[in-house]
Amino acid sequence: MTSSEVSSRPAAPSSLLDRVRAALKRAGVDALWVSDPVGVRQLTGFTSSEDGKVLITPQEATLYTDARYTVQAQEESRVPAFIARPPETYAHAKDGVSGLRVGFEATHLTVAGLEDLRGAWPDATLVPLRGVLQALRLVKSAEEIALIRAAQDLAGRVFTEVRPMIRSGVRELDVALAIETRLREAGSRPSFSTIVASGPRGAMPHGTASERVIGDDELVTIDMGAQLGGYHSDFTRTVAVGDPNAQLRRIYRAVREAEEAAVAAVKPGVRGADLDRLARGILTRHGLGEYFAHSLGHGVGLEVHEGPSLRGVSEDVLEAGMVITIEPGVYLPGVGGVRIEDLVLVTDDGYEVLSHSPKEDL
Ligand SMILES: CSCC[C@H](N)C(=O)N1CCC[C@H]1C(=O)O
Repeated sequence: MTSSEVSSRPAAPSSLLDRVRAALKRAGVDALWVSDPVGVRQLTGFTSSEDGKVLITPQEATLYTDARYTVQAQEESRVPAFIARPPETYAHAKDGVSGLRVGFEATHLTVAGLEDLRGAWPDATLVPLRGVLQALRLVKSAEEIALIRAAQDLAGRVFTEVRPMIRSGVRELDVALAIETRLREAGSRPSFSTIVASGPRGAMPHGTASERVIGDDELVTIDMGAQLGGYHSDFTRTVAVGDPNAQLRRIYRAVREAEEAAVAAVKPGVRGADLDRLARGILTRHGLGEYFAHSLGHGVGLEVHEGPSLRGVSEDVLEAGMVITIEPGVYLPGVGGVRIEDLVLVTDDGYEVLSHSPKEDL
């Protein structure tokens, strides 16, 4: 079989394609070639988006995938699918892009992919773009918020079930395995490799679970998330095993103070950078600012890390409907670390915390 059209499910909500086309116009292009799998899923609903591409022109939107996905594309895609592999894919699109300025995602299309497009579409002008689709994902719809909320509720339930096994003598890997197995049993999957960082490993912000055996009187950082319908959740708790020493307790209390103050300041109109500064200022007053090794947080949605950014240099301003993390941490090499993270929905008059798992009183 060479190539063929397959019919599609009801058209994508015209508002999304309209919004994309308006954004393209603002960016000075006529069309968009989408190679980022997250963008493919955003635009079409096609879940095997690693093996899909999308072309949006002023008149049409087409999903390109191959014959392994004929049935799946028919079942899932909200735009018509064309079943082919390159170079047929490019040949099919050639006439539609002739004479157009076609944007592509500079952060995803490979150099080889760009060379292929240039060769196949000599009459199109290819224009690198950044963040066009991401900008349209910043504010979530009610349906998206429901999926993120459900993903977070599931992650919270799994954390509660697994919490009793976080004790001295248990390997970090076995805690992660218990979490990830339960997520899969519930029809979900982990948002990312579960972080279980005990004792001195707590100084690694991305300390994914290792073979280390949790010891007595340690802190253990668990950072986990569930994915449902393509949407992620993300939250962190640092828990005490036994009786951690005074230094670890002091760090824990400082991080909790910074985290809760930043959450309480969330509301529309606030800048991500201001929240970062607020939390960093509290940690600095506790003499710990230099050990807060990353930004305060990020948006969560189809990607676990997306906009808005809560970095010190971010110009992003919070709006109702954004879902963000607030996750200050302190990391002391050779000693350990603490991170506390909540998943937070920005509401019209402030915020709603979506992660309800209890925090330690240390
Ligand atoms: C590998 S995904 C990590 C998820 C986590 N909650 C997270 O976003 N972070 C942990 C350290 C800081 C922050 C990050 O920027 O990665």
